Amino acid sequence: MKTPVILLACGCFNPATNMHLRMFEIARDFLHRIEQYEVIGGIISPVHDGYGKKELEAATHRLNMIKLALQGNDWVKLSDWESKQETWTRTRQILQYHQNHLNAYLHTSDYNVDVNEEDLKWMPDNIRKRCGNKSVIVKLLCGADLLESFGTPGLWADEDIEDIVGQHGLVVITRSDINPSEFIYNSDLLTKYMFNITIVTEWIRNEISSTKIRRALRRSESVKYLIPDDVIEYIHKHSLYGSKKTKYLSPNDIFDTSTLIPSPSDNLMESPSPTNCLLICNNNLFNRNSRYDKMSIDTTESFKSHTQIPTIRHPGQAVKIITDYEGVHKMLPKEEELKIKVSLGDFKKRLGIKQSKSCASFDEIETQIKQSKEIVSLKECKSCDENLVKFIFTKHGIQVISDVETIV
Ligand SMILES: Nc1ncnc2c1ncn2[C@@H]1O[C@H](COP(=O)(O)OP(=O)(O)OP(=O)(O)O)[C@@H](O)[C@H]1O
Ligand SMILES: NC(=O)c1ccc[n+]([C@@H]2O[C@H](COP(=O)(O)O)[C@@H](O)[C@H]2O)c1
Repeated sequence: MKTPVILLACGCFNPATNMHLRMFEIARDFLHRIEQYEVIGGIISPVHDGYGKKELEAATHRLNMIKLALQGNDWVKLSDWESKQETWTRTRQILQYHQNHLNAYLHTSDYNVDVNEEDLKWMPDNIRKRCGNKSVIVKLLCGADLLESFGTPGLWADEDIEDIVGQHGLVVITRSDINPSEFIYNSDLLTKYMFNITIVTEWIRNEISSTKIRRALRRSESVKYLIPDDVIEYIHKHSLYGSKKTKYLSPNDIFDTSTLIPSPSDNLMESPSPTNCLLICNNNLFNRNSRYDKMSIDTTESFKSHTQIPTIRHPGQAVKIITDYEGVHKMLPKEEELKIKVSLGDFKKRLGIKQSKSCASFDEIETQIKQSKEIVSLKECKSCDENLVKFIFTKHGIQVISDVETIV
């Protein structure tokens, strides 16, 4: 007769990864294959905030992420008991708590009387029907690194280890280059209870760890297919782990060009993959006297600080900028975009200068502009098109195209 077991995984789940979920699947497959146990449920018990591990996110967030990760999982459940305690609780007590409640639930007829339904959400569905009077054992499911931590001086009490492996049992999933069999062999205590320790080899080796996920998020690298999509969305929504949205562009995204670079697969991009294109009318934006090769526009950010470019633009979208009379660089409003193309003659007309009167010099036009209180004017610019400079931000640098030269 197979023994019914519930697999309980303790840990930080900071955040929950696909590998945390895979552990349950791998363990269940193995236990069923050896035909000794029937796995009737799984429990994830995230550690208390008081555990104080570096970069540990608040339990509320970790719990929410586990809930999202478990959507659609019909046999692994979340237990928030541990995280709701006053302080950090030893793993042995966590196993005992769940074991005691399970025993009482299955074998005490009036168990439900004083128990809050919320506190039993970790209980497998229909457990009474499925197990009848059989005893269910809660086993600790862990990776080989947790088993190895048993050997860290002062971390685990011997009586706790003895209780965990003796009363409950361990299911250990291999991880990295840790050899759990050798670790057990080196420990008298573990060797004594090795009948109750099941080592499951993960043949599809997988080095996902929460630490690596946090690192990738911090660096704005993609964590897709390593953690569930809903968890990724949650992390970005709450800006957890110093995450910014992935630096890769999604065609429909409106994004900040200062943090985003185009994905190699972004089909919006044309060679040489411009991320932003600026049409600059008027050389005042950068002093005409300084050579282009002396220009110090090293980042989009520093470029923006010179101008009043709004931060959100679409890839490849042209922005027209002119310098107003005070010398302030401005984005051209849509309706002004057409006007920028007008010739000097058109300008004079717009400013109320008689068509017949020709302006001999730029100074003359300036005087007229001042009088007319036009907001947008062209300074030092005989014909805007003449001085049009196009900046294309590429992943290789900034390409500058003007009427006189093109440099990258
Ligand atoms: N890739 C993996 N292979 C095997 N076991 C794993 C793996 N990732 C996590 N585990 C196990 O999952 C349980 C919970 O782990 P925990 O939340 O501490 O995750 P972690 O990824 O090891 O975290 P961190 O990188 O922050 O130390 C532990 O028993 C751990 O050994
Ligand atoms: N003495 C103990 O019961 C003991 C000691 C160290 C870690 N743990 C548990 O191990 C789990 C994993 O911890 P780490 O992420 O530090 O490896 C946590 O749930 C933690 O509470 C228990």
